[in-house]
Amino acid sequence: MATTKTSIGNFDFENCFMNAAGVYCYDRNELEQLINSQAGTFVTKTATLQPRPGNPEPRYHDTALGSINSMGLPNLGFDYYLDYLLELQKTHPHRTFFFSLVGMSTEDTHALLKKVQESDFKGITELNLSCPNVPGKPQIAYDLETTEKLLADIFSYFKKPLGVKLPPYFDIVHFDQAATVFNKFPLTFINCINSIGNGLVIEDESVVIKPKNGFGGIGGEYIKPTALANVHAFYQRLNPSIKIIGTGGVLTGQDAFEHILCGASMVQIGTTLHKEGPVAFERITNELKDIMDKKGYKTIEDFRGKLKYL
Ligand SMILES: O=C1NC(=O)NC(C(=O)O)N1
Repeated sequence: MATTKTSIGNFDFENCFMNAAGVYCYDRNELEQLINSQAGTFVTKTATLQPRPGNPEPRYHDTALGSINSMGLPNLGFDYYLDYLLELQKTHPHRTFFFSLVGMSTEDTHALLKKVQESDFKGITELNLSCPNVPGKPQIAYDLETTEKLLADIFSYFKKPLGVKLPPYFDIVHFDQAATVFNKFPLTFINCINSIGNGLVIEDESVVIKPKNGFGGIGGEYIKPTALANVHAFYQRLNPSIKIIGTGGVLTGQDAFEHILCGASMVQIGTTLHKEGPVAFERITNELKDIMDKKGYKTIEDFRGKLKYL
């Protein structure tokens, strides 16, 4: 029977599936459900220095092919998630979890990461450089000069495992330029992709979410081709020491197989988890194992990154 074990940095995980930040990870109740599911680990809702109520509702809408959201980084604040993560280090000492965070300013981002550095947190930090839904705030990683400066400053003091959550890029030259920046830093991983920003979903004659007159991040089946392209483009360009987490459009074991074929070492599930709940992890894991068994792959390393060209 195939195994879907994986590793990121110096950490091993029993399963290569986890939630995408923002989905099923707002509070202890949701995070506990992920701990008790087949997911190999979890990432928290992106935490900011202070709690945030987020954007006005309705701000999330499922569609037949996926989802649109403009949540606006609602979260219970950095201290809430750090306290819980430190508690889990005592109750679940053999498990490693991810802590998603971002500041509402560069100064806040440094303040957050300095708190993590000085804390007893032993897991992995995911810096969200790609939220498309805070009015007036750009997706940081679309500005590669700012991103390089930010990472250079961060790595002058941050010595714990760190990865970045990236927006989708759509231009080969941008893949080249972004990979050149990321290869300069001891990143543990990059996570491709966040939702495709500022899409518009219409039902009858109206938008379906309130913030930004209906503009929001798109997830689900719509985005798999873009997600796979970003995973593979960075797999082709990054130092092998920088692992890739694949996020976007994962509904089935086949979708996960394709993310791993493109180079992903971990696969995050967002919209499907929102629609189906944590049982999705068991279904998708079994579907992937069936595919691996049929193809004679024992571990994900047997096919990771081995996408065939014509
Ligand atoms: O990075 C994010 N991506 C999203 O699609 N939505 C959330 C949010 O709006 O909080 N953040």
